[in-house]
Amino acid sequence: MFEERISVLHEVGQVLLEKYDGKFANVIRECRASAQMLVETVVREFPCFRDEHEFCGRSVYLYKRAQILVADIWACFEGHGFGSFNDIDQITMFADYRVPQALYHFGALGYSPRLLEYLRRSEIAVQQGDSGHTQPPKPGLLPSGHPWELEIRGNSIWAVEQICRHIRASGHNVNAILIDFYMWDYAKEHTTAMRAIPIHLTRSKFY
Ligand SMILES: Nc1nc2c(c(CN[C@H]3C=C[C@H](O)[C@@H]3O)cn2[C@@H]2O[C@H](COP(=O)(O)O)[C@@H](O)[C@H]2O)c(=O)[nH]1
Repeated sequence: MFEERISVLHEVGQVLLEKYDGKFANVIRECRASAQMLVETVVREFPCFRDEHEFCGRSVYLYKRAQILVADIWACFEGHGFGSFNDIDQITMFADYRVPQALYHFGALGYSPRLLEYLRRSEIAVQQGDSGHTQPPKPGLLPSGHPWELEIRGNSIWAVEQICRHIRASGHNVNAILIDFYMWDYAKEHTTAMRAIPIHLTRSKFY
């Protein structure tokens, strides 16, 4: 994906130079402390962030990279200065591949036997250098935008929303970003325990 990544960098640089005096800080300023507006602006102005797909005849918008971008700014600036957003809780988790694995580990996400079997066989197929793009997918890489990939990502968002609701109901303040960061760090720190849980393998510029 080297060429694709280079073109993403060029696109971002070009938009910043043409519209924002070469500084992302100007994009943040324009959004007046709204995380939602920053996600919308990034997706509108930088086409490579348009993580948009068709699912069962409907458009779905996952915006993983736009949301992790806003979340990282919020976290790095500890909610102050450029990281001050009055609606940060509107951001949903950044749906990619590692957090679903942790959600599965904690029992917050379940996979059908058919999907589980497919993911297990895919890991072996990819290790052996096989990849498939047929319908239904041959064990291997799950194509970006495939309904199964969208189901895993979409259900991860919903699972994290449910976790937030449960935690809030017990009187604690939390948001999807904090749950995502926790899950991602947990999965990274427990790679041995996680090895038994199959992960979906997708080549995508949206992760
Ligand atoms: N959903 C979700 N995806 C996450 C992260 C992070 C790291 N976040 C930490 C950073 C500061 C905070 O303290 C977070 O703990 C990376 N990734 C994704 O993995 C991929 C590989 O990335 P890398 O290993 O960096 O190269 C890439 O698609 C990247 O976007 C996360 O937290 N959630």
